[in-house]
Amino acid sequence: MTNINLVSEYKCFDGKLGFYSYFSTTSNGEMRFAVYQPPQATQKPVPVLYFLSGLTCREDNFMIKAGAQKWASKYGLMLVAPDTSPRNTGIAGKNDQWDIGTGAGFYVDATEEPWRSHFQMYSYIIQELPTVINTKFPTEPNQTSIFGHSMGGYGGLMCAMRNPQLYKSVSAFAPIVAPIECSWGQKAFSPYLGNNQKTSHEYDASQLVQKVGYHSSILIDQGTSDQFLTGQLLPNVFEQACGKIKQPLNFRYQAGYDHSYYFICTFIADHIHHHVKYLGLID
Ligand SMILES: N[C@@H](CCC(=O)N[C@@H](CS)C(=O)NCC(=O)O)C(=O)O
Repeated sequence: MTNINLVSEYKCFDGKLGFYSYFSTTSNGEMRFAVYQPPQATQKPVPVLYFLSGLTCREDNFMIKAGAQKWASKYGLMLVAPDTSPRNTGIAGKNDQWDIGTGAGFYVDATEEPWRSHFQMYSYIIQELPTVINTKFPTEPNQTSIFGHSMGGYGGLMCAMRNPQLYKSVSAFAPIVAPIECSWGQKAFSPYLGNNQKTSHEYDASQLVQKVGYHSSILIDQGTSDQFLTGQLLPNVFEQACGKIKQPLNFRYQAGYDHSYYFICTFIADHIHHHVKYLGLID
């Protein structure tokens, strides 16, 4: 059985926030993640909400800045925040740019050298990490949802649509909804996935939703003063794709908000509320 190492632990809203590391077979190296266990978890298994972070983030950004623990404690929800890529892989050039390589795994399973021996973030998020979490923590394994920000907002949408049976609900802050159409996505997909159009489309939220839809309403918040809005995030592409298939979507433009965690912490309570409803914690 996998051994996980506790790096540090803090009491928080009567629950426990822990940072962990372990050897990941999927990533072929050390991976780190953070878990917030609400106080209810000492008495009974609880549902789990995964948060996937954006470019340059580690496992701690969300836990430090989003202010989600207060609500997770109230409702009895476990929060899990993985790192955004493997680190210390030995891959040449892995740290040279902030939007590819370390901190920029894009939640895909790389098929190309030199990335593919470590950068398997899709399988890591949907298979290995939940197995570790469900083995080591008091979870209700069938009560799981996912959300995220920017690259992680895209990752959450994509993982949920490809695995509707695994996730009861999905939401996103300022997601990169059409990675195949923006330069962040193109820059990463080409070295990770080669030029296989079919594979790229299977990782593109706007392509996916038209093909498979999603079983519950999707909540998205997007700041109107987000510096990446028109160049990278392309929300209208996803809105149009959802419109075509009548996918229930609650897309909220939030006036004056940017791309930062100041935006995320403003609306975090609404997102937690969205998920706890689908996870059966409230009516
Ligand atoms: N480094 C980039 C920005 C990267 C960025 O905005 N990252 C977002 C996710 S896409 C983030 O969450 N950063 C970490 C933080 O704010 O804690 C730049 O210089 O433009």
